[in-house]
Amino acid sequence: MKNYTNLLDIENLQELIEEALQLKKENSAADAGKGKTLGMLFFNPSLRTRLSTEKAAKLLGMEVMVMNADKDGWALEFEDGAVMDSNKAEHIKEAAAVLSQYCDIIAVRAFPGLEDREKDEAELVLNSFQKYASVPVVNLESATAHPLQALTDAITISELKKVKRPKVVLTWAPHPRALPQSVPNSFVDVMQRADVDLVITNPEGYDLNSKITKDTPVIHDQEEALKDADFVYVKNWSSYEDYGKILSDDRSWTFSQEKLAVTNNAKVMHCLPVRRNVVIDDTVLDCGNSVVIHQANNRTFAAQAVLRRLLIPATTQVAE
Ligand SMILES: NCCC[C@H](NC(=O)CCC(=O)O)C(=O)O
Ligand SMILES: NC(=O)OP(=O)(O)O
Repeated sequence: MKNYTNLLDIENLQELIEEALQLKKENSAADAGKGKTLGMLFFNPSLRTRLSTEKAAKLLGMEVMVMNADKDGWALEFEDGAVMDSNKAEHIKEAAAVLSQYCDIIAVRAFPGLEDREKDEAELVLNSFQKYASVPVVNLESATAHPLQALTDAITISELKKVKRPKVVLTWAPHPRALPQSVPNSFVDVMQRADVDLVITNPEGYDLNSKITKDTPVIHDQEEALKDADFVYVKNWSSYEDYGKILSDDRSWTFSQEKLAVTNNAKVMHCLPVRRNVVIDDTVLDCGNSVVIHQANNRTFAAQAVLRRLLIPATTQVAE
């Protein structure tokens, strides 16, 4: 594996899931990362990604440097040929080249602006790091994808499923703020590669990018979609069609005990952070069906498996 910027970087999903579960079982430090440094740059807040990736790196024996790039670093210019006479002090060309000398892997979180779809889809921040860094780049949630979260989700479902091919429902839920489509995009992406029956349910106007959903059924009647679900993944996202807009605050889409009742006693998933009693009711989050904490724990092992793949030369990797 050369980079981990989206799910296409995974050649064999099942193999990587098993590798992560093995790392979870071993609960021990490998030495793949000894003498190596992970540099993490955050242009947006994080709790899980920041700490689980740091923990994963340390379990592999790596040193870790973390920077709140939006607050502590110089404002970065990403445009080629820019005349830098505004407030941006440093070009990504220098920044990425310098970081590549300090770090063996660079990991970046950069959310979308949610104003200009084309601009967000160009993934300027992530792609510029990849273009100008000479070391592997890891996506810690970008404008359109959250592949570490998606790998975690695939690991969690693979661990907890009781039937060979479970029914997995991704359901939209209301939220007071406009949120990215990154998490649902990557969840759909990874589930399409897993042994599951995936159904997406969202109100009209909230269909995700059809290039991502492809032939996955999108049902606008939530209750209909939830019937017999083995796993329900709850998540808000802003409109893709009317890009970045909140079109609905319909609280009838909040995931409640009544909704859970139509499923096949489903496990309830969410990437966190979750707005209680808006996205998912207390009664669901606090009941035995919720696996959100278990899910968050798996972030460490997903990150560990990915970092390990990036550290070990391709010739010694079984899957590559
Ligand atoms: N990394 C996990 C989710 C991050 C982000 N959620 C948020 O920004 C929630 C913020 C709030 O609830 O105010 C998202 O949906 O992509
Ligand atoms: N799920 C997730 O990525 O959480 P953070 O935004 O806290 O990193």
